[in-house]
Amino acid sequence: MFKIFIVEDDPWYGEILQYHLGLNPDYEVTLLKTGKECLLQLQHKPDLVTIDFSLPDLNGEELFKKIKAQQPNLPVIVISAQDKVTTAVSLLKLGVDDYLVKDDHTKDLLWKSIIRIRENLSLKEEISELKAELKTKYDYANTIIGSSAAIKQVFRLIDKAAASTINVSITGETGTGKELVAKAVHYHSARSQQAFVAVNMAAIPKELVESELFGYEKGAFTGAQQRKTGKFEDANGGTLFLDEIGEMDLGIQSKLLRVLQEKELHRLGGNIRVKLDFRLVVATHKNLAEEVRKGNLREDLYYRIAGLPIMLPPLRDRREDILLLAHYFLKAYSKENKLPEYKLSTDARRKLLQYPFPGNVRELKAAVELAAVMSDQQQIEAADITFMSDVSRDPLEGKEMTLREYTRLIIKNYLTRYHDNVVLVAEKLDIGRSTIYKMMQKGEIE
Ligand SMILES: Nc1ncnc2c1ncn2[C@@H]1O[C@H](COP(=O)(O)OP(=O)(O)OP(=O)(O)O)[C@@H](O)[C@H]1O
Repeated sequence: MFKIFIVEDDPWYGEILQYHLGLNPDYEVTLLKTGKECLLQLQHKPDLVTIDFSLPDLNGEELFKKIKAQQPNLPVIVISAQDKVTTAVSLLKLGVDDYLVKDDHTKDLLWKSIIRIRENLSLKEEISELKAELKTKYDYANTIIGSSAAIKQVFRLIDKAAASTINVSITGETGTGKELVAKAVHYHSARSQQAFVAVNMAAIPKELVESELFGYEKGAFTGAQQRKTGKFEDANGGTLFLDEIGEMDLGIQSKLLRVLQEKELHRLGGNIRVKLDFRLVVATHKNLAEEVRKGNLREDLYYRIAGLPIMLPPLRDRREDILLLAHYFLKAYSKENKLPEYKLSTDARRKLLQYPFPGNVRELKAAVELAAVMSDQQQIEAADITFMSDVSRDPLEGKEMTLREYTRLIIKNYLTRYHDNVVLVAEKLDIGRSTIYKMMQKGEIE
């Protein structure tokens, strides 16, 4: 119920307003005759008060101030017999929510005014809920779940990184939470009010990387119809998160190095210098030192970006986090779907604990959410849990094959997985590209 107090000394007029507002079944309307009575009744927490400007004991302005002193957020509407602009203006300046003049239309205007005030109230509530949500979103103690020694060490490093401006390099297999950690560093640092700009180096076509990062001026190349700022510039004042940094080619690496050294850039096709000030956080599933040894990463860039290294171990190496995470994702799932909480049967727990999770936390999240969908009632059984990848099964079971047939099968599988990128597949399998090309020539793979 939305509680409304009408403070009005004219009983006839007061009853008209009370009757009219009472037509809305959501409203609980109380009629009070004096300012004093109103102040005494405030303990019953009304949601809105309308006051007559000229009450016998207190004038509208005095009563308004006293109400606000007790309940600063309570909306107040003043209803006055006199149509004086100066009074209206000074009351509105004081913070009165609306000023209405007593005439034939007052009750309709009041009706509309209350609706408008309620809309504003719910908007304010929504904003404060969103703010609270945003805060907990990046309050990493609530969002990065884990009690393993490894995760506790990660928390310590996030704190250290957040308290300084040092660059940060995060390594870990896919789905271990690298982006989550990058955000935690940003949202706990002094730069939290500025932008967090994430760029996935593996997702941008090679020929577009430079314009994405540096931006361009109008006419810099065909199709550059207007100036566009790049990601470096967008991150100014904040944090730039370069994900999959191991995929950056050598040409771009030297350009990035220059930007980091000079702390400025020119947009493509432009000669204005743009000053830069961002914290760089990079992430990769590769071993950066190893990439330097292989000649894939410039050594001088490596020293610039390595900064504070944070290593996220695979989930299979921190098994004590598995059930904690499973419960966390299930709880979030129930909340999102407005369902009661789920329980995991003993067998379901065992199944989760035995699985190696090649897709790490991301895979665990997907698996428990699917299990929740599949389960009957709120109890998840082992049979409800299916894993996306088949690694839990013995890959050698089934029909017998020669080593060459196995090789062919593995290469074919990798080519599909990496969209026929021979170079990448050769690298992943640690074989020469020629092995793949030869098999193609022989027609063993398409
Ligand atoms: N410790 C954790 N607590 C809660 N959620 C986690 C945790 N680690 C990862 N997640 C969740 O798992 C998913 C994958 O995390 P994230 O995207 O940060 O991984 P990533 O290492 O950046 O993956 P990729 O290398 O594939 O980009 C996200 O939904 C993230 O919220």
